[in-house]
Amino acid sequence: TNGSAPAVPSDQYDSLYLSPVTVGSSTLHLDFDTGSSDLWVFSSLQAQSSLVGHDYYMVDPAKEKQGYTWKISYGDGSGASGKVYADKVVVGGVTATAQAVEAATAVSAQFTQDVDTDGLLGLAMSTLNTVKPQQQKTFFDTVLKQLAQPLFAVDLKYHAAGSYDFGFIDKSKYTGAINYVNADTSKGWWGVSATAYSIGNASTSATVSGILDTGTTLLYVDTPIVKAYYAKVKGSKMDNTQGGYVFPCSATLPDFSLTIGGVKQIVPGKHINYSPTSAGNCFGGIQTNDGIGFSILGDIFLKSKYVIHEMGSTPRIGFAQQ
Ligand SMILES: O=C(NNC1=NCCC1)c1ccc(Br)cc1
Repeated sequence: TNGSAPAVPSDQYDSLYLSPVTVGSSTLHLDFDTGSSDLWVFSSLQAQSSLVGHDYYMVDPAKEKQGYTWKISYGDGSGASGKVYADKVVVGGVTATAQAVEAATAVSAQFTQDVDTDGLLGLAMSTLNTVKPQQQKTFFDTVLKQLAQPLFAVDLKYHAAGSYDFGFIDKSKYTGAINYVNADTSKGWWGVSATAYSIGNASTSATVSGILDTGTTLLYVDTPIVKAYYAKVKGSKMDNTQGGYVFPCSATLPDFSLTIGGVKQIVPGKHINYSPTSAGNCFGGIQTNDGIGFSILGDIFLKSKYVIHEMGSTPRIGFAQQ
């Protein structure tokens, strides 16, 4: 069975995208995350005070995987932990009858205060799953064999609802050709590399290795590239108080692209104005990766494309223009 679920921006800036998922008998709104591999949910195991505003999973003790625990921390310092249940999970009509559902007992403040997010659904490789004593499969891995094709496609949109397709490629969601490259899954993520970047009409040869990450809001690249980009934005500056590069909201932002598989994957300048700040300027959608040595191609990069994640004998990633 194939299926499709909507991906709805949680706020006016596209901070994250939420998709409805039936977990047991509840419908929760989860952040599908190609940068991690745990399916975890707010749950009845938590203190009531932590559940205010959230939908949550009502655990059934009969479904507990006794002795199993999980604990995850994300690149932005947020995290959660808890116990594990085996229950029915349905995404856009695709059913996993005994999916490992990671029920939270504790969740960091970033998640508790975001009342729209009821948990995450990881779509990276199952080798990154944090469940002990036995690592569990992602939803995608659990349903893989029932899909017509071993793939999911990501269609995030700028300030609009997009979708996640499972098992099929929707020709109505893109134009032109799909450009495929092999994925580097050796670190558990959907890894790609670029041979050049461009700012406006100027192209520079460079090796830019990165991971596709729907769970990260912005586009994080090496510091020299970030500096070169904002050098083209009048009035921009690095503002440590705001935590990154900011600029006058009236600024014209150049397009940015990464050349992947010989094809320029363009991020429109408009998408790089992420949000206004409390200080009266605007916060950039391109920021530094703080020298971690690779880039994080988050939502700012993804929201102009239809991106196919194919787990064939050789994992591949396909890029097409929305
Ligand atoms: O945690 C990561 N992605 N997902 C999410 N972020 C925040 C909530 C979910 C992440 C993954 C790899 C690298 Br490198 C940096 C960050």
